[in-house]
Amino acid sequence: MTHITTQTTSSPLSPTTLLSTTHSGASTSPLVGQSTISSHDALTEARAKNFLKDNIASREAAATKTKKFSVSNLNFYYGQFHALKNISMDITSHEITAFIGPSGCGKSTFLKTLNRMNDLEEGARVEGSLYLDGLDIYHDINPIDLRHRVGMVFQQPNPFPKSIYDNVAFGPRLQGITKRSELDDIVETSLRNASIWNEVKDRLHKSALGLSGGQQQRLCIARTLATKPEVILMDEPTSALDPIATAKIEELVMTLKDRYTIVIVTHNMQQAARISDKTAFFFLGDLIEYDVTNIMFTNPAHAQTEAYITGRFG
Ligand SMILES: Nc1ncnc2c1ncn2[C@@H]1O[C@H](COP(=O)(O)OP(=O)(O)OP(=O)(O)O)[C@@H](O)[C@H]1O
Repeated sequence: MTHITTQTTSSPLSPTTLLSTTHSGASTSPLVGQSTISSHDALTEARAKNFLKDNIASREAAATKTKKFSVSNLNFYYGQFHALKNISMDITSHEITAFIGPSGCGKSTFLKTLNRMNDLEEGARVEGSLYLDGLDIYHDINPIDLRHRVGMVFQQPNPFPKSIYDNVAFGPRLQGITKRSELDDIVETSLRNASIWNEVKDRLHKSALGLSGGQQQRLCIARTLATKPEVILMDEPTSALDPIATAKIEELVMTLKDRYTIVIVTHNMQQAARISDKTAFFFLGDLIEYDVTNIMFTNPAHAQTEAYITGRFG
């Protein structure tokens, strides 16, 4: 596993190739080994070197930021099945961390260990340590408090069959808030922060099920924000949405990272490249590589990562 603090900059791709690499990681014109370098190529080469330097600087800066989660030697089993193998990684506050990898490699399992959503799975067993702000989530925090601090948004928008208002007020009411003016404030602020207030402000007491898929997903994000979490886990939150609704969620997620720590599972490489600060690549339960996203997508340290991000498997 390549850790952020230990990866070297040696690369299967040249700096020039890095600049000619698309966001999906697909190299459009590999120039490695070219014998004549034109002034245009030299300029490109110089820009690429600066690009790499900037991203290495961002990796070093990241190392000094606050850790939100600290995970060491985490193993997760569903009965006899070893779903996560010796995972160690830190997740940084106020960043977007993307989990990528082929189907069945353990991304969702790992995401759900971060708020103990897996606890109820039959035969589930966890070994190793998982800390949130220095507190052991299996010993120092009760699961209900943990899930208030670490909220979750799922792949399929799942509003309750209630009004828009009641969906957002649901969590705060469970937390004991009953005063109407206080609930009104929370509902409005949460809907505003989820970038959907203007679309629903005149129909707050209508059913949430009448919203479009993209609006329902933003409502679900508002419902999560209403319980004032510190972390938002997102399990493929746009996979059921069209490109326009996806773009709105991506834009929203990027605005949320100032206030929240965000971890997102995605099968969409362009999405990971566009919105995340760091990316972790999983394969068959192993964490193969974890790095600053720009570096991972332009200069992966592992052949498996490169093959995956360039669409050669998975
Ligand atoms: N409740 C369960 N009981 C037994 N095995 C499970 C359970 N949930 C997941 N698994 C297995 O654990 C492995 C990891 O699954 P997980 O859902 O974490 O993968 P993933 O990378 O998120 O996949 P996808 O991208 O398809 O959602 C898979 O082999 C899966 O079949």
